[in-house]
This record gives sequence, C-alpha cells and structure tokens, in this order.
Amino acid sequence: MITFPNAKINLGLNIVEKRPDGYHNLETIFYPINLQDALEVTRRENNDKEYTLHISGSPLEGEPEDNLVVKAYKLLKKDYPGLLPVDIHMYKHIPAGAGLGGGSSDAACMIKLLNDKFSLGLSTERMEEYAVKLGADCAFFIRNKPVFATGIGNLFEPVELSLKGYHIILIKPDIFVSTRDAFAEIKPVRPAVSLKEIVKQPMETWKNSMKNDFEDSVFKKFPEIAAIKDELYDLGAVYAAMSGSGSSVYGIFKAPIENVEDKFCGCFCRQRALE
Ligand SMILES: C[C@](O)(CO)[C@H](O)COP(=O)(O)OP(=O)(O)OC[C@H]1O[C@@H](n2ccc(N)nc2=O)[C@H](O)[C@@H]1O
Ligand SMILES: Nc1ncnc2c1ncn2[C@@H]1O[C@H](COP(=O)(O)OP(=O)(O)OP(=O)(O)O)[C@@H](O)[C@H]1O
Repeated sequence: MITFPNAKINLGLNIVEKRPDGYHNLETIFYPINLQDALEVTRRENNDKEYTLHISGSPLEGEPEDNLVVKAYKLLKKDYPGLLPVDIHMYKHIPAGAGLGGGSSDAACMIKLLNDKFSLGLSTERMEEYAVKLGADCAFFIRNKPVFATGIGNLFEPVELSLKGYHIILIKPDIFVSTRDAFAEIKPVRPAVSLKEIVKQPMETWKNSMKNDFEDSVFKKFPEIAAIKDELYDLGAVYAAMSGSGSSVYGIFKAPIENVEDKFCGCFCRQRALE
C-alpha cells in the first residue's frame, strides 16, 4: 500500500502564549500544497523484526527509531498488538527543517495507511488524537484540508479559502531551522486582529496585515531568508512569507512567473495548492 504525504504552508502564524507544558498556543492557517514524499508499507514476510525502514531521495539524519513513521508504527502497535511486521519504504522529497511539515505529514499518513492496511477501524478524530502525540502539526495532515488552527496547532476550524488558480513559488534555502530553537526565540503576543478575520480580506491586503511571528528572529539570524521574501515581492508576488519556523519562503502569484530558476539557483520549486 502506497501513499504520498504532502507538505503544507502556513498562511500567517501568531504565537499567542507560552503554556505551562512548555509548548505555545498559536494561531495559523495550514494550507496543503502538492510537494510530496512517497510512503509505502508492505507486510514483512520474515517475522525476525517488527519493522524495517528504507529511505531514499533526500538524505535524512537520525536513526530509524527516531523517524516519525517508525514512531507512528510503534504508537499504534502499543494499542493494537495485532499489527503485523512491516517493511517501510520512504522516498523523501519534502526538505526537513523547512517549516513544511514533511515529517509530520509522513507520520500522519503512516497512521492512515496502517489504519487502512490492517483494518483498525480508527475514526478520523481518533487518528488525530494519535497524530498529535507525534508532533504538534501532525493532526492537520489527517484531514489535510485548509484550516484555521489554534491550540498547539491541533484544534481546527474550517476556513473559506481557495488558492486554486494561483501560482506558488517555494524557495528552500540551504539552511536548517530547528523548530524548537525557533520557538525559544519568541516572545508570545496575542494579536490585535485574529488571523481568522485577516484571511477573509482580499489577498492584496495580507502583505500589511498577515504576519509570521517567526520571521523577525529568523530573518535577523539569516538575512538571506529575508532577502528571498523581498525578491518574491519584487517579482510580483501578491503575498510572500516564511512557512512555519522556516527556512522555506513562498510567494503567491496571480500569473505564472518565468525564468526564476537562475535567480534562486537550484533551491526553487513551483507548487500548486492541493485541491
Ligand atoms: C511551527 C509549526 O511548523 C507551525 O506549523 C509547527 O507548530 C511545528 O510543529 P511540529 O514540527 O509538529 O512541532 P513538534 O515536533 O511537536 O515540536 C518541536 C518543538 O517546538 C516547540 N513547539 C512546537 C509547537 C508548539 N505549538 N509550541 C512549541 O513550543 C516545542 O519546543 C517542541 O519541542
Ligand atoms: N519522516 C521524517 N521526515 C522528515 N524529518 C523527520 C522525519 N522523521 C523525523 N524527522 C526529524 O524531524 C526533524 C525536522 O523537524 P522540524 O521540526 O525542523 O520540521 P520541519 O520540516 O521544519 O517542519 P515543521 O516544523 O513545519 O513541522 C529533523 O531533525 C528530522 O530528523
């Protein structure tokens, strides 16, 4: 059984307050895009091991047991001992440390895939509960629809928003930003106007009203990321921002943009909204 975990971008990201558990309450809009990994799970013939993990594509640091797909398998196995041994094949295309939720998406897709493959009968809500144990933004990828998210990024309200027809250019500089370190730099502030209201306004107004709170500290540390955002506006983006805790930056355009490959030397890709 094979599935294609996709990335997300954050449209706005307000870090509202620090919680007693050390995490932060935030508000953001998660929007799925079509940059994808591939994840395949087959029944392992040999029962010598519970699982094997084979990764191809972009190299990923860490031991197999640190990988979120393995953590997802183990999490379900605790409650469903009937889960059989599996071989996991993953092709990594979504860059890590990019604020695109690649690992979170893999983990959520693993839960959905195991639920289907082994007929566990988990409801969507139950899968979301498992997902959030693996990462704050994992639960979003269970439904994988544009949402206004609060809490630690795990409480969702539907949002009336479609980027269909827009052209998204996504730039991932060769910089890894750790989500944990990025949060440590933030002084939380409750926004004067909620993102839920801002997103209802025309996209042309977002430049002055929609903010990613990570940008100030990340741009200070890595001015080259700030420069990418400026360049996307120079190219005519209606809205441009860093996604999540960085380091990737996206621009949303009304018309296709040609000849930008050289400008961003290899760390560029075209995207479209996932319908
Ligand atoms: C910043 C975002 O990318 C926005 O979409 C996500 O909230 C990050 O979600 P994620 O990568 O799934 O985050 P996790 O792997 O759960 O957390 C990594 C680290 O980020 C911090 N963290 C994460 C989410 C959150 N709401 N508050 C936090 O303070 C915690 O220090 C945590 O140890
Ligand atoms: N399947 C996976 N794919 C990508 N990264 C993974 C995976 N499993 C574990 N990781 C680890 O997660 C880390 C990437 O986490 P990080 O929080 O920086 O995510 P990100 O790509 O910026 O996305 P986001 O913060 O938006 O969830 C890396 O250190 C990586 O080793």
